[in-house]
Amino acid sequence: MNYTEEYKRKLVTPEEAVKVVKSGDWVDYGSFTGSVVVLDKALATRRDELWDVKIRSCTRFTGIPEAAIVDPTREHFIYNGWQLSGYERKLSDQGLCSYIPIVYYEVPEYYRNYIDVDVAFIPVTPMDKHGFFNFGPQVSHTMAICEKAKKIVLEVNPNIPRCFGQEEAIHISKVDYIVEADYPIAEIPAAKPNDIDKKVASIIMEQLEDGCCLQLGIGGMPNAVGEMIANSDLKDLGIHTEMFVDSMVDMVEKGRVTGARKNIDRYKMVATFAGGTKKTYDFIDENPMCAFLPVNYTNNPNVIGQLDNFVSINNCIDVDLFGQINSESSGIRQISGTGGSICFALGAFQSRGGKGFICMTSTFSKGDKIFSRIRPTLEPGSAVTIHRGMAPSIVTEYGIANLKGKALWQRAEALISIAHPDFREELIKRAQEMGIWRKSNKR
Ligand SMILES: CC(=O)SCCNC(=O)CCNC(=O)[C@H](O)C(C)(C)COP(=O)(O)OP(=O)(O)OC[C@H]1O[C@@H](n2cnc3c(N)ncnc32)[C@H](O)[C@@H]1OP(=O)(O)O
Ligand SMILES: CCCC(=O)O
Repeated sequence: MNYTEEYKRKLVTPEEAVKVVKSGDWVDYGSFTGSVVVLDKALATRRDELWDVKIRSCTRFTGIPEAAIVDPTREHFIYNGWQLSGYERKLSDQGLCSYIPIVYYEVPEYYRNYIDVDVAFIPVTPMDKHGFFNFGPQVSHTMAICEKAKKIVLEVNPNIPRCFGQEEAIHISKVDYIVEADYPIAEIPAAKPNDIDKKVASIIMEQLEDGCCLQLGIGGMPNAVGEMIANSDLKDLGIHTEMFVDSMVDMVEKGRVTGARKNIDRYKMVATFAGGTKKTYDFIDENPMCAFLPVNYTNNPNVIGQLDNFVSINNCIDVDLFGQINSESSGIRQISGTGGSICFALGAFQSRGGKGFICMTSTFSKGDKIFSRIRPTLEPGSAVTIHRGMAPSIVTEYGIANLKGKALWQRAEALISIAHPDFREELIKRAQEMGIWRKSNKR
């Protein structure tokens, strides 16, 4: 069947397409490198004729959304995010972006069972000969958005890599309007690891074995580990992750990854979205080694738990002496989001031979002040991203603290032993005051 006529019939200008939005609507923008650009700009120009339009996106890597900044009153456009990127963090600091709490693997079901979508704006590749538009590397919850939307508008961009997987493409028959765009895919280069990052990474490296299956989270630290893995002599690694990143391409090119020992999805590198540089986007384009699958599969702890020797490596902001992990805020300042941190903490625990790591530098500097990331209690308002009972191993440049099965005084002891030495005396004093320190404790 030839879909060219249907394509021509549905093709409109961005200005024409955004007329589909009405006051009071919920509009979804897509996620990550696939959060719309051209449609956002066109919608922003309608500010004065629209009221109470709620916009939702997720970790938008494609720049500051125009609709959020044209309306500082938030009477016309109210921008919301499932997780904040650096752009959205800046908006949130100005009161122009509201975080929506999640457990990431549940998000498709939020769409299917709990929330409304009036209009879905989704970036896609050009149509193939079968009439399908591929979502690129943001499979995540995109199909669930489309299933729920009353109207679907596609932003076709030839620069989006075509990613194989499941729930990865939409047929033209389901689409209301098409607009065409041509902008480069947002690149998210990894921060260069410093010596302390490398020390933390080297501690995790000692825990890895041939054949293990890896997940690397967002942030500088997991990337430092990824680089080290690529340059190691580990063999037959598998990848089952949420975010596909540059260091995974290096791992393949250096012969570390085969996927041959995975219990499920053998030989496939499984992810739900990607965030890297052109190197990653070229690698994942039409690559049968990669499978981009919906997040209710990739991040489901019951799926992760089927993979033996699963190793999860994620970052955090700070941890308290009780083992509560905050990966997303500084007091009430929202920094990012819960994302997949709970999913992978639970999944790694369920995996036979699995290991979960939350890694961080022992200190954090703000201006000329240095703070310990291991704190007596979390700052008031900080989110408990990972409940203390679920806490996996915490890693700093001073070692690993395994918290599973440990009483509060044992946790305090283990965590203080990996805190920066300059903060240990004060932490012991606070642990004593809180009644979670024993006299016999070592440091
Ligand atoms: C894709 C996946 O990740 S899979 C599953 C895991 N998912 C998650 O863990 C989600 C939550 N985690 C995250 O978002 C990240 O790992 C983070 C935010 C914890 C770390 O990411 P990084 O990119 O390395 O953080 P970075 O060091 O650049 O800091 C980000 C911001 O937090 C601030 N910050 C970091 N640590 C602290 C701290 N201890 N106290 C106060 N603010 C802090 C930084 O100043 C920066 O703010 P700015 O942009 O205004 O300068
Ligand atoms: C939306 C989730 C991204 C993350 O886990 O960081």
